[in-house]
Amino acid sequence: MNHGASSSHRLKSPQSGSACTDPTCCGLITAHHGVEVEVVFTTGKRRMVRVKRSSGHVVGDDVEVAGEMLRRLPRRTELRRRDGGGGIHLVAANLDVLGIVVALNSSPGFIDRAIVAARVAQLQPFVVVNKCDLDDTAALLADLHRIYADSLPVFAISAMDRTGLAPLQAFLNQGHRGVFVGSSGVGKSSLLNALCPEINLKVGKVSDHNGLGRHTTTVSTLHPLSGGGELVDTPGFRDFGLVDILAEELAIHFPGFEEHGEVSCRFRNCRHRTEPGCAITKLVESGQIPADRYAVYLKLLGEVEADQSEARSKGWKN
Ligand SMILES: Nc1nc2c(ncn2[C@@H]2O[C@H](COP(=O)(O)OP(=O)(O)OP(=O)(O)O)[C@@H](O)[C@H]2O)c(=O)[nH]1
Ligand SMILES: [Zn+2]
Repeated sequence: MNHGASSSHRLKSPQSGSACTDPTCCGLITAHHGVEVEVVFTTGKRRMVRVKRSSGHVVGDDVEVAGEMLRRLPRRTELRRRDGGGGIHLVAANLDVLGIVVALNSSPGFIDRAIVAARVAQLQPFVVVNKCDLDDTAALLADLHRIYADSLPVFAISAMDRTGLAPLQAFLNQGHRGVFVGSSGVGKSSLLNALCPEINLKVGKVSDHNGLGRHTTTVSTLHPLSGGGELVDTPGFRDFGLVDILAEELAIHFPGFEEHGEVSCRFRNCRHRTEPGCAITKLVESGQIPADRYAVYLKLLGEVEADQSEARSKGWKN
């Protein structure tokens, strides 16, 4: 199994406002192995640099290297997730796009949560509907098109049959650095294999006691795509609690509500629930916002509020 970035990896110069102009010391972290990271320099050379586990460096970080010292340059974006125990993890730095992979067995509500998380982190979300070789996927695809196609790109593919990949590749080749998120078994590894054949990730290996399958990757790695753009492969990134979002801001990120972002509710901090003079609930009443989408919004709002109050009570930084 090869988790190293391919030898053809040529890096863009750090884009994060670095003052560094020396290509022999400027680089990008392309793999994280826990106690050491791989840095690929602007010259194309690469080397491993030892780091403390708590150093905070992640794949996608632009760095300056002097001996064994790493100086991290400012980040354009950070994608963070909160795990079930309340810990906050940085998934990767300087990502541009978040690919939300879904298939027939995906959990409801997942797509909306991921879209909101991406937008809060200033990443462009897109949806990848996998397993389109299965007949039943057609209905799911039609549904997702109806709900999301006006808000973000929706790609229909079969990672297994390698069909539908060209539009997705063209999108990623625009120079986007992305990562895929999705429930267990939707086909994230299969998709990465289809897009970067040199990775050869193990697919569908059932190794945990739940029989749900477990990602066999142990390090985070940045993989360049032959036509441009990069994909981060990171273990265990299947779902995430929302971080960095206020309940009052949810509606402006919620898919399908964006176009109503200008509507003025009576109260500036309106959560669009039962407040008087709420413009969103009026749009629901008149049918301009579908009732089922409003129901999903309310459910997500409840999650954000619960998260916020739990974070407050435990003293987590939100
Ligand atoms: N029919 C069909 N099956 C697929 C497709 N893509 C993946 N699969 C199958 O779905 C199962 C799960 O695929 P993986 O790629 O391991 O899924 P994953 O999302 O990486 O799963 P985790 O590692 O558990 O998060 C495997 O048995 C694959 O062969 C597809 O396009 N069509
Ligand atoms: Zn309102």
